[in-house]
Amino acid sequence: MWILSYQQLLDVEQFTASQQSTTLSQLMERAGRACFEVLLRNIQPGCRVHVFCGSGNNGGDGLVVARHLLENEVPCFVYLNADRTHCSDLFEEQLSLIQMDFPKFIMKWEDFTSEITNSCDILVDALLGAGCTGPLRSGLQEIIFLMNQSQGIKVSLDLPSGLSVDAHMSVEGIFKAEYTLVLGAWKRNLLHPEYAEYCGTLIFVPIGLEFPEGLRSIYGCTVDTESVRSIYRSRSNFSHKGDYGKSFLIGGSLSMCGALLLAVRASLRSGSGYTYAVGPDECRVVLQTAAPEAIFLDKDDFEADQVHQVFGIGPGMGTGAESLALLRHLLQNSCFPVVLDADALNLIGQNRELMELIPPMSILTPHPKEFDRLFGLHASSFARLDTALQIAKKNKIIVVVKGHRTQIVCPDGNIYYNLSGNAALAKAGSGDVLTGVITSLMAQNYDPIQAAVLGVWIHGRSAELVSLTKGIESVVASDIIEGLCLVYSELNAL
Ligand SMILES: NC(=O)C1=CN([C@@H]2O[C@H](COP(=O)(O)OP(=O)(O)OC[C@H]3O[C@@H](n4cnc5c(N)ncnc54)[C@H](O)[C@@H]3O)[C@@H](O)[C@H]2O)[C@@H](O)CC1
Ligand SMILES: Nc1ncnc2c1ncn2[C@@H]1O[C@H](COP(=O)(O)OP(=O)(O)O)[C@@H](O)[C@H]1O
Ligand SMILES: [K+]
Repeated sequence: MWILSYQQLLDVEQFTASQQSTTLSQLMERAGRACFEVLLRNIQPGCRVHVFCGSGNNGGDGLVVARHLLENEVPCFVYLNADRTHCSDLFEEQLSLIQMDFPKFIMKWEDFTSEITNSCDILVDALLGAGCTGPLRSGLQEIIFLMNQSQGIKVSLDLPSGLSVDAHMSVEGIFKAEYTLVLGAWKRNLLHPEYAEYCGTLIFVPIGLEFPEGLRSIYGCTVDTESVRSIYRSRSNFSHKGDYGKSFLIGGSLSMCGALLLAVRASLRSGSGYTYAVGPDECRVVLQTAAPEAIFLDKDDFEADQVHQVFGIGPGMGTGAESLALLRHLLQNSCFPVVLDADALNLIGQNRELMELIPPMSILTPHPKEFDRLFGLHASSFARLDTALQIAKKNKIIVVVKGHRTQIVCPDGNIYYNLSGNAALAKAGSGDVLTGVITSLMAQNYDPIQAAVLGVWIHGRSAELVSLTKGIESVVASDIIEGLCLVYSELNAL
């Protein structure tokens, strides 16, 4: 799904209304109703809800939520700005509806005093949404300050008030949501770590928006079950191992056979017809014992003509002279794009001329520290993304900027934000698993962008599924490999 700018959100709203022969008012009813349903599913009986509305359409959504809560006999109070000189038409319309039936539950912002902050069970923030520009004004600082003091559960509609859709901004005084109900389309600032503590858990609420054919966004798009469904290819029962390619994982060293082993085992579980482990002789016994399905190749016996294969290189490889020579050889001679991770990236950071040798459409998978070692220190995830875009375009490569909401940055300027995954992946070895998965997908002839997008999503989804039984802290990289079975079962069933 495209990640939209404010203007695009307005255009999509208009487009949806005309496509569905509906009105913007009915769209607001749909959005507010959908948020109400999410709330109702999650609130305890007797819970008191306090809804804070601004005078724009975000406030209008808040009024729809409040009306439905009151109609369902959930105790609910609505707080409005006493100054209503600048209200949107849709807000006015919603206000007259709620005033008709529930006038005594409507208050002014000033009525929300510090004494009642602690009697709220749930606070719904509908002060400002996508229309927010610049720092907070018009008395919003004061009310948000009090709301942030409350012990109640804090839920924002669409965006935490004070956060813009896409502009970089100061977070001073903005609402600190525990949950954000994201309405109908993703907004870029919700997906970056800098604002994570203000957005809390993101819950996407579909509202049936339709996107015009040919719509593009400079902010890219998200990767979710829907997009994965269109990439994943199921296998024919008449197929054989020769149909699914050979995946070559290169890495390992005396103290880090494990990194190569993880990549190899992940490749085995990701579908390539053959998986080869290319490492030093010291890793042979470990590899052949722990991954008997893989074929071990001593890197000293690695033939020059093996360059006609799909390679993932780097996990546990070390940055010595031999590794450098092997990497240089591969980059110069590989017939296909390669997957570059860990020490392969560190070597490129130390020998910048290697950047120019990387075959087109190769995939680099740096975590933020590797990224900064490669391309210099960056002050924010936004700055890193800008650099990744420039590099991807200039060198015609794919940069996978790893982290929560990994971004897959492509030579055509498109950015894919992955939505799967959780903190179970914040452990050594997770990246090696990802290298194995992506290399295996490339060997199976997924094109490199598809392999990166599908691989990153599968990897994250595996973490989500294994965490359900093992708990986020206990999951280790080997569990992520085992979890691939669950993910493929899901994909097979799509
Ligand atoms: N675009 C869509 O597809 C849909 C949008 N909806 C809702 O509409 C919202 C956007 O509504 P609006 O465009 O009316 O915008 P908002 O409701 O976010 O803001 C409206 C007003 O706030 C004022 N404002 C802006 N920045 C401010 C600041 N820093 N301090 C104080 N006041 C400020 C402006 O004067 C503006 O008129 C979305 O977030 C969503 O909640 C939904 O109703 C349904 C579908
Ligand atoms: N909190 C998190 N949420 C989602 N994914 C995460 C999180 N932390 C780490 N990951 C993912 O786990 C992997 C870690 O890779 P990396 O740091 O290279 O690990 P290693 O080098 O130890 O194998 C990346 O794919 C990253 O996106
Ligand atoms: K809001």
